[in-house]
Amino acid sequence: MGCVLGRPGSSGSVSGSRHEVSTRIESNRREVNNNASVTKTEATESTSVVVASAAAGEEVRNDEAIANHKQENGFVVTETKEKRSKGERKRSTKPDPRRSNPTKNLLGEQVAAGWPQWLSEVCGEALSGWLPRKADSFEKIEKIGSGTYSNVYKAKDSLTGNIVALKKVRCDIRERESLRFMAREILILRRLDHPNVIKLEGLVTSRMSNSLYLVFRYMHHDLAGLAASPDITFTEQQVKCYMKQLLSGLEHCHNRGVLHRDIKGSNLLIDDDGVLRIGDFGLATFYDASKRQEMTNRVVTLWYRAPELLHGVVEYSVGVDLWSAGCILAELLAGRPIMPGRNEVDQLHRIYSLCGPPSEEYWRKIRLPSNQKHAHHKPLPKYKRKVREVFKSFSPQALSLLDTLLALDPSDRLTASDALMTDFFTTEPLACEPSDLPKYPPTKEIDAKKRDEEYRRQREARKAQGESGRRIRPRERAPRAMPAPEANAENQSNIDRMRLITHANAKSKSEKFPPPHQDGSLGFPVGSSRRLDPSEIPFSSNSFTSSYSKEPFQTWSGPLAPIEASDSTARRRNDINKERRRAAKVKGKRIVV
Ligand SMILES: Nc1ncnc2c1ncn2[C@@H]1O[C@H](COP(=O)(O)OP(=O)(O)OP(=O)(O)O)[C@@H](O)[C@H]1O
Repeated sequence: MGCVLGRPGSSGSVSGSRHEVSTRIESNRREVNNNASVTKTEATESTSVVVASAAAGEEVRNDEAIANHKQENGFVVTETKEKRSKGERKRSTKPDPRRSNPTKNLLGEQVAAGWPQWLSEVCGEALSGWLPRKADSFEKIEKIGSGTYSNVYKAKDSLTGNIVALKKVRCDIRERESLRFMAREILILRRLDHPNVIKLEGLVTSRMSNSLYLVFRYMHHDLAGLAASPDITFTEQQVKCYMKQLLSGLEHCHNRGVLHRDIKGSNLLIDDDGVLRIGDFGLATFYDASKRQEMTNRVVTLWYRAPELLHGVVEYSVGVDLWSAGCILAELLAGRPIMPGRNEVDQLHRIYSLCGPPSEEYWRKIRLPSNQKHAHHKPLPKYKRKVREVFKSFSPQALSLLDTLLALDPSDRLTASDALMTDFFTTEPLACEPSDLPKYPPTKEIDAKKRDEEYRRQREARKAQGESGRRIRPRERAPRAMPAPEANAENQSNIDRMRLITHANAKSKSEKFPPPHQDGSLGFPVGSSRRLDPSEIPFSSNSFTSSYSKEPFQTWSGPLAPIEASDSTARRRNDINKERRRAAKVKGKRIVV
């Protein structure tokens, strides 16, 4: 971070003026049917959603927006009528956005309905309209993914026979902060309702543990897995189809006041009908474009992280998701991640090498926390914007869209709605329909990992027998977008959460969650496993060793911890302490995560 500085007359601006792009968008807007942003699949998914009171998230500030959505979208709001005796002062019914504070009545009703009290306390009205499902009404089939604080299982709903994905979030009810993060994810998911956004279908509580399961429709693939598959290359029509769905989903999130803050291939889930749904809202937050709001910049997987976040900005907006979308667009067309930085400084160098350095005007405009202003005073080597040169093989329309999404200045970046109106989506070849996409074999990130592990195992076996260890694979790709490092791990609350939940001092990812035999055996009802004492679960790093590199690197979906620090407890403690010192310096200024 220390090497960052704008130079006078630097060339970080987007080639092709924004005015030019806007004019084209305007003319496209006229031509494009209003429905362009919604994929035609399943408009049927419109079950009524309960607007959650701003019960849990610190960042929940826009009650007005919630109220509007009530009106606009026909959401059902559960109102609890309280009996008041004569003379008693009327209590405000407005929920306090900073506290869960469900009314006593609501709490009582929810507990009576079978919700655990701790969950009702943090999720408040987000639970209204739902009854808890019992864990033993689902049958685990297999583990299909794991993230920073969750394991994801394929399971069968015994009541409906549907195959679902169960995201098991471990909850330490003594740690209120960690519960608030989980609650925020639930609140956000309940606010969203769009074919290109994963839908939370229910919650399952387990009698045997403090785990909570989030129930989602089962998605067969993720874009990271598809992109990393040696046998898959995308045509431009297919890329347009995925990008259209991604941008439509983002448009919906942004219109509902939600920033995703972790757009990357492994969070873009795809079903067998080719429908893409944005998943994993664990880092998402509510925001209100009309209000000034400080948020943590320790978000987004490193390779997809916008420059303003790397510069330390704490007031940002939809641009952070659009930058990530730009990285995805280029990755799909180029067949490899475009800026696989090893750490924050390397990431910025890669950004400057491709996009040029920020202009003087950029530095004047951005607002940094006062303790970080000094960070940008060192001279930058000369860089020149090379987006059009590096990706000259892309079609002019793709290049033009990419160029504006990868604008260094977030105010030059297109919004999702504008991006959907660009020539990329309106000129031939048009995006194919999701249902026209090929049917792929299982290619989730976890499958790619399994493939890599199998390959490594075979190589080691050959080595042990004296054969040459190196054999060229059918098609060697760039290291998979090893899930960028730091977002969650750099995020103080997540560090704390992981530490608290796992009782610190842990070692490896495989240790982060109990092995399957301890974590609810497969083929048995969910929740039939014994309760695990948290002290049994050691801490972990998020890194693993790739088959063709000795360096540990991250999974695509993993959180972002600096690679060097990945399995050093001492370093992690240092990071935590550093982060605390940094936070202490920003005294008086509240930065929410
Ligand atoms: N609905 C779903 N259907 C199928 N697989 C899913 C579904 N949701 C999640 N997964 C799989 O589980 C993985 C982890 O899920 P998710 O990203 O939601 O967890 P997380 O703990 O927030 O992860 P991260 O640390 O990457 O942020 C995903 O990468 C995906 O492969």
